[in-house]
Amino acid sequence: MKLVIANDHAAVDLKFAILEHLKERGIEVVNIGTDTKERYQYPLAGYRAAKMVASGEADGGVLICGTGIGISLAANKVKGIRAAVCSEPYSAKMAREHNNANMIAFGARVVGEDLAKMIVDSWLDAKFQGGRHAERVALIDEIEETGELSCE
Ligand SMILES: O=C(CO)[C@H](O)[C@H](O)[C@H](O)COP(=O)(O)O
Repeated sequence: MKLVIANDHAAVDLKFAILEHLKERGIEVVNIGTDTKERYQYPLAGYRAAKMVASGEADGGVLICGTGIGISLAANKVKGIRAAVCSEPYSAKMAREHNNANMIAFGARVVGEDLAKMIVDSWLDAKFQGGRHAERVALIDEIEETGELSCE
């Protein structure tokens, strides 16, 4: 498995901690985003990471900014991306099982290092359940494709 990890200036330390954690799990990780604490525009990091996931260059992605919100909003503008902001492990598990989230996001100013690792692990270890959830994800895809919902 190959993941991409991206961050802004608010999340450099947590990015490196998660990067190390993923490597310890034997996962190949491409580090994009910034490695310094100079102000960095999170949409750049979110967009670049999302493009890698959407193109298949990476199997999934981890997004970290101050809150996880801005970077996920940017990523979700890329077609095919379902980035979920999660501040605890249960939502991270559901994000994969029910929403087939291909990117997980969280805030370095919201969660600590241990909780962030649990969030990432819960998302990675979960599997999309398909069935009724696939129907719902297909509706999201339809909105993305057409800007509308035909069943409306
Ligand atoms: O949390 C974020 C966006 O949702 C980002 O980390 C921003 O950087 C955050 O808005 C804080 O910005 P600041 O320039 O560090 O004050």
